[in-house]
Amino acid sequence: MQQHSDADGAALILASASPRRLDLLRQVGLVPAAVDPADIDEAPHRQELPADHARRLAGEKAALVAARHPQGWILAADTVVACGRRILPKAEDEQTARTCLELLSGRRHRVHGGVALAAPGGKITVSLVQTAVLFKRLTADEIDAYLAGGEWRGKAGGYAIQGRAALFVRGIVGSYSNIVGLPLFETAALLRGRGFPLRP
Ligand SMILES: Cc1cn([C@H]2C[C@H](O)[C@@H](COP(=O)(O)OP(=O)(O)OP(=O)(O)O)O2)c(=O)[nH]c1=O
Repeated sequence: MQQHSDADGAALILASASPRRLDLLRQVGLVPAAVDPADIDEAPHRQELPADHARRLAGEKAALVAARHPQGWILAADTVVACGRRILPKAEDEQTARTCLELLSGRRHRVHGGVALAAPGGKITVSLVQTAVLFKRLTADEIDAYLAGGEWRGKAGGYAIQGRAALFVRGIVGSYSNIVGLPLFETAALLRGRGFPLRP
């Protein structure tokens, strides 16, 4: 697959350590010339709403990496799982994942995906995509078995819809790829809208 750059040779750079985001871009034939993750403080501000949090973090990741590649096209994203105004953590330990799953069980929640694009020169555009997700009611055994599988590690809200947690999801309204980590339709629109050449 060809790596993506614009007519002036400015490269597309993915500012993310998430292998899911790279896979999603590849799925639609967009191969970044480089991957340069942004390490930022992802703690929510006091009273910060989930949508604002997702937008802010995506923008901060893009800005940080754009400073390292002023002539590149920098794509960054942030995925936030929230129950109403409550932002769920990215699960790094089993207890956190368990708390998330118990909260999500039998309920509808929202995945807020912030996507930010820094164009050559540094101007940043951010968009937000929201997907509603309805979980079945989970039994204690289902939660235990899921936790034993380890797929929750590093995932916002303690689950990965692209894995076994697909069995927990009764339905979604909105973008599937947004839940996995990068809303593809809207990302393409963002790139096209800023003048990045996308082949049909
Ligand atoms: C809800 C959900 C999240 N996730 C993942 C996507 C993201 O990788 C992660 C949310 O964390 P993010 O902070 O958005 O991303 P990241 O830390 O993995 O990578 P980076 O900040 O470098 O871009 O959760 C899934 O893979 N599947 C899912 O169903």
